[in-house]
Amino acid sequence: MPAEDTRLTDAALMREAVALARDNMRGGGRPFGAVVAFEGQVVARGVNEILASHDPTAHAEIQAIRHASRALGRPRLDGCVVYASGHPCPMCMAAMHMCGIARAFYAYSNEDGEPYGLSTAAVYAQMALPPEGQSLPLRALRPDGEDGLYAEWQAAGRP
Ligand SMILES: Nc1nc2[nH]cnc2c(=O)[nH]1
Repeated sequence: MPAEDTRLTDAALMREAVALARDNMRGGGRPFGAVVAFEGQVVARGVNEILASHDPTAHAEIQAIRHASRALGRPRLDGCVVYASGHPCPMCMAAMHMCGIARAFYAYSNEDGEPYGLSTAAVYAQMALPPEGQSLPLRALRPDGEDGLYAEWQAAGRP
């Protein structure tokens, strides 16, 4: 007999992300939840913890990525899929790109969030501008005599 396929569907995994968001909200947190899955199995879950942890980076997706990375014992999540209750912000999208997430889904759009102050469209708009046009100026500033940090890292053969 062929082995039973125990993979959860995209819809089921997203339902879990939204349930996490709702539980977090009802417990006093912000209404965001996320699930990281691999081949239809939950690797880790996360909820927005910015209020409880005083950590502005503790978005649901970042928390789920952190927990997934710890659960797998490695900093890369190649092939994993993220199910996010809300449209991920640029920080979370960057984190997903950088750790190898293959695909991501969201349930509530930035348009859905806009009337409630839960949209990150304004941050996307800033990120789309050239650095010199952004409201947060980013400029190179290398101390005199500073050189070779990266070459030293490479020479040390560090991962
Ligand atoms: N998708 C998403 N959007 C947010 N905007 C503010 N916090 C969050 C979060 O945790 N997830």
